[in-house]
Amino acid sequence: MIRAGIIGSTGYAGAELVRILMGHKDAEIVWYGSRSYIDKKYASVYQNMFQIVDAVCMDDNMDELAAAADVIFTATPQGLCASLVNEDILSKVKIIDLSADFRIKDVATYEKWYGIEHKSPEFIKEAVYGLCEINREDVKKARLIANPGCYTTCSILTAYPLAKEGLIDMDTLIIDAKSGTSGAGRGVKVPNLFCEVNENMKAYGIASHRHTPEIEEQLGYACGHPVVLNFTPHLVPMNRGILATEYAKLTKDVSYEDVKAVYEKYYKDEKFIRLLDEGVYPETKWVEGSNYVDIGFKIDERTGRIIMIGAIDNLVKGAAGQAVQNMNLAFGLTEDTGLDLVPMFP
Ligand SMILES: NC(=O)C1=CN([C@@H]2O[C@H](COP(=O)(O)OP(=O)(O)OC[C@H]3O[C@@H](n4cnc5c(N)ncnc54)[C@H](OP(=O)(O)O)[C@@H]3O)[C@@H](O)[C@H]2O)C=CC1
Ligand SMILES: CC(=O)N[C@@H](CCC(=O)OP(=O)(O)O)C(=O)O
Repeated sequence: MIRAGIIGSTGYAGAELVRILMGHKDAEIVWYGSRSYIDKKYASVYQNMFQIVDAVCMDDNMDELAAAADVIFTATPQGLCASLVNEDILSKVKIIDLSADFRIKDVATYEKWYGIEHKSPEFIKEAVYGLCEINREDVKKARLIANPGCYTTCSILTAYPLAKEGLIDMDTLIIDAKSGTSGAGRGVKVPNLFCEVNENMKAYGIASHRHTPEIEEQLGYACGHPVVLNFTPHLVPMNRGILATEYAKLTKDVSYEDVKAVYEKYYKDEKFIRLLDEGVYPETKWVEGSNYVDIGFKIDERTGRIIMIGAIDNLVKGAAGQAVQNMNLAFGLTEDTGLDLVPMFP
């Protein structure tokens, strides 16, 4: 049995980790970490866990936690994981960080886009970017896993095969993405209040969202040269879900079947990636509550562009589900253990 500790178990990503790990046959949660609810019953913070979770929330004593757990998930604000990691901790326990602290390899880029000083840059090189479908073999050996961001997971996986095969002109790539409000976390923020979000839609982080360098870096590795792109996120009035619509010029005259063959080359054996049939385009409802990534595309003959569309649940494949997928790989379990989550509808 893998003993899991969650720092930030009371946030939305942490709560989703709790939900998924409760159904995992080879893992048990031994530490419900919190900053604001220490000694309070976890189920009093999330009443959906009434009579399911009996534990109380605990502080983030890393030494005690590292002794009690085999894996620590950090589902905490940017900068916290980097301030906790050290060689002693990593020699005892694996860390799966849901924040961005170890995703970006260039520390100056991280510090510029996040506006904070990185507290343990010496571990950035070692950290594995935990996009399982792409970095599976490295994740299996990792001590420190950087779980990708929600927009980034969706955006990268949707374009990856075409970037890798040189089928799209990366200089023309534009990503337009929408997220449900849970993507912003449980903390109280005015832009996320009901009256601000309901019956409303807004772009934010225009030309400045911190997921931009993460997407650029990973797609750069795929195509073999630096990538600069436009990424525009939008907040939409729903709880969960991300839809990314991506536009790029094709580099060759290709048919639907040619492009489909490229997607299949990379994804046909991927359990969590569903390539939709021709003429069918992803909807967030079709992946809600699940670890799936749905992908569809259309070639626009008139403009010479391809339009790629991807959908995920931000809290599952975009956070907790992917973190558990990473844990499974890192501990030699079957990759989908505990992740047989059937999408809910409506
Ligand atoms: N929400 C999403 O869809 C996604 C989130 N992420 C990332 O996951 C992380 C958590 O996000 P999310 O769950 O949305 O955020 P929330 O605001 O919902 O939760 C934050 C959590 O971190 C804890 N926390 C806050 N400050 C500290 C601190 N100084 N020390 C220890 N714990 C602290 C909070 O504890 P308490 O409440 O007890 O004070 C809470 O449990 C972030 O890095 C986020 O970027 C990644 C992908 C998707
Ligand atoms: C709707 C919303 O606010 N979403 C968050 C992204 C959540 C996420 O994945 O963030 P991390 O990269 O920090 O893990 C945002 O735009 O900041």
